[in-house]
Amino acid sequence: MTSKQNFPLLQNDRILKVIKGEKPDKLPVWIMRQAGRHLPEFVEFRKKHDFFEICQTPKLACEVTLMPIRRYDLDAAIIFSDILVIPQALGLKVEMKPGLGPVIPTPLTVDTIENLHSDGAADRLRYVGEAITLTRHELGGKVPLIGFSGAPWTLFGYMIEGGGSKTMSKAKKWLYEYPEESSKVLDILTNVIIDYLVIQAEYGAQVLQVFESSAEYLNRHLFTKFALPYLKKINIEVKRKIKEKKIEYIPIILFAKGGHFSLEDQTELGYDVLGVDWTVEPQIARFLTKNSILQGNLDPCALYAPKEEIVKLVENMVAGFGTSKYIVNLGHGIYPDADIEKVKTFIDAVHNVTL
Ligand SMILES: Cc1c2[nH]c(c1CCC(=O)O)Cc1[nH]c(c(CCC(=O)O)c1C)Cc1[nH]c(c(CCC(=O)O)c1C)Cc1[nH]c(c(C)c1CCC(=O)O)C2
Repeated sequence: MTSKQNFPLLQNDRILKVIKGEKPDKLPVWIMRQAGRHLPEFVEFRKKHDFFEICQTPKLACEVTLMPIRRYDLDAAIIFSDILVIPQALGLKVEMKPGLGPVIPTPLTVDTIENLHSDGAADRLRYVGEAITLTRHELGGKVPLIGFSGAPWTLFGYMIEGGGSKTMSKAKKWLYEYPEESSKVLDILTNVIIDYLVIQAEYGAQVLQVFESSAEYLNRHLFTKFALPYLKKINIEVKRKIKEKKIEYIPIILFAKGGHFSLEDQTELGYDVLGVDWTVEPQIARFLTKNSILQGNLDPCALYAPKEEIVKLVENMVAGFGTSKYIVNLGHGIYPDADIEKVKTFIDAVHNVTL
C-alpha cells in the first residue's frame, strides 16, 4: 500500500492559513460537489464505472478527485465518495440510480435497528482512507485534501426514507413517535462517523467536513434535540482521538444546509469553520456567528448568470462577509448543468478580490 507518511509538501495553504487566523495571499475557494457530475470527463467516466465501484476503488476515486483540480484553479480537493457509504457499511443496501439519486430499497424500520452492523463499520470504510492516501501523493502537494462524512440526522433521514425526500416526514415521524429509538440510531451513527473521520485523518485528510445537508427539515427545537448534541460529540471526539493517536490537528468544517435557525447555536459546538447556505445574507451570518470562520455561500444557480453578473455577485458576497475569516464556496453543491467557463469566472472573481 502507498505510504501514509512522507506526503509531498503542501504548496497552497490558503485555506489552512484562514483557519489558523492568518492572512492568505488570495481568498481561498473550493466548490461543494466539485468532483463529479458537472464535469464532462466525469460523465464519460461514469459510463464505464458504477458509482460505488468508483468510491471503493482508490485508483478510480483518486482519478475523479483530481478532475476538477486539473481543470480549475481551486484551493482544495475533496475526496470522491458519498455520504451514503456509512449506511452501506452498516449493512443497508444503497443503489445510485442515474437521474434519481440514491435509493435504499429496504429502509430502516424500528424492528431492524438491531440488524445494523455497527461493529467494525468504520473499518469497512478503510477503502476511503486508502483513496485519501493515494490522492495525497498524486496531488503532489498542489492543494490540501478534504475528507468528509454525512452527519447523523442527515444519514438517519436517508436510511428511514429509503432515499431523498421532499419532506423527510417518515424520518421526522420517528423523532416524534419513537424518540428513544431515534436517539439509539443517531448514537450508532455518531460513533461510526467519529471513527470514520479519524480514519480519514489517519490516512492523510488535511481538513474534514461534516455535511448536515438535511438541517432544513428541522426546526430549532428538533435540531437542538436530535442534531446538535451528536454534532458536538463528533467534533470533540474526533479531535480527542486524533490527539491520542498523535496525528496533527485537523480542522473540521460543519455545513448544516438550511440550518440558519441554528447558526448561533452552531458557534457553541467548537467546529473550526461553519458553512453557510445560499439562503442566508452574509451580514446576518456574520452577526449570528460572531468571530467564527465562515464558508459559503453563493447560490449555485448564480452560475447561470452572465459572466459580468457573476463577478458582481461575488464582489457583493465578499463585501458582505468581509475578507478575513472567510473561505469562499457555493451555498450548496454545484448543479450538474453548471457551465465550465462560468465556474472559472467564479473562481477567478474570488482570486481577483484585493485583500
Ligand atoms: C446529501 C448528499 C449526498 N451525497 C453528498 C451529500 C451532501 C452534500 C449535499 O448536500 O449535496 C456528498 C457528496 N457526494 C459526492 C461527493 C464527492 C465529492 C465532491 O465533489 O464534493 C460528496 C461530498 C459525489 C456524488 N454523489 C452523487 C453523485 C452523482 C451520481 C452519479 O454519478 O450517478 C456524485 C458525483 C449522488 C448523490 N449522493 C447523494 C444524493 C442526494 C445524490 C443524487 C443527486 C446528486 O447527484 O447530487 C447524497
